[in-house]
Amino acid sequence: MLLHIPNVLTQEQVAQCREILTSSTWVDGNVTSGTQAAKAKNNLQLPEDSEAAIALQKIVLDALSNNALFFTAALPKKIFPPLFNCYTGKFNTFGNHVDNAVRTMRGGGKRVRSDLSFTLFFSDPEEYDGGELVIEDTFGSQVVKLPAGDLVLYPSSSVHRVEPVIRGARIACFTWLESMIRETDRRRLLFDLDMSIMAFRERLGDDEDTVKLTSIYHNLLRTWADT
Ligand SMILES: O=C(O)CCC(=O)C(=O)O
Ligand SMILES: [Fe+2]
Repeated sequence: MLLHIPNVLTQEQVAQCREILTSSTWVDGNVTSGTQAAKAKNNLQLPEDSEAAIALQKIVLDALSNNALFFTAALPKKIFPPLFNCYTGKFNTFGNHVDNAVRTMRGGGKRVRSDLSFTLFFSDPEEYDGGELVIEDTFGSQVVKLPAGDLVLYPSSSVHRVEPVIRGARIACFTWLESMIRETDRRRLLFDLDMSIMAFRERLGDDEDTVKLTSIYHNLLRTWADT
């Protein structure tokens, strides 16, 4: 499942992040890729432990922790500290690749299994040409280019690429997360059930059946969740 989550960051937060991003020093993006991905990757990244990256990570993670749609879709257990990339000039593309299945956090050696990946856009579509994130889904290729502040969540198991940026610069935040629900189909069922319950609640209020359905949702989550 591919999910577009709008307005993860407000326009004020986007502006604040962009100020930090434009005054930072970027390095070759290959510092974080696996062997196959490194061959395809040609972009820039903020050094992972730079002051700028740490300040930006806090803004992004705080915003995600307040986002109900992100929570119900991802049911996150561990989020790898978000990274920041830029495609521009000759550092302008990332060919077809699949993300590493397991990521080890710096220091401490904590591991994150990548169940889901996301890209959170800092540049608006009008600011650059090209730069589409193309995700090979079970239903064919999905082409993603979103407004600044919006996020796309997609399965880490899918082959994906970023098309060459031929004008301007595409700046984004990206990372991987391990979900409390490892199985994609179970996660999808829980997401659909939760969305339906919310729609019922909106229409009918907390009547007896909505309460019953809510208890079924939580009992399924209790049965399946690995916390
Ligand atoms: O820039 C993006 O949208 C995706 C980046 C990516 O796929 C990666 O770094 O593995
Ligand atoms: Fe990737």
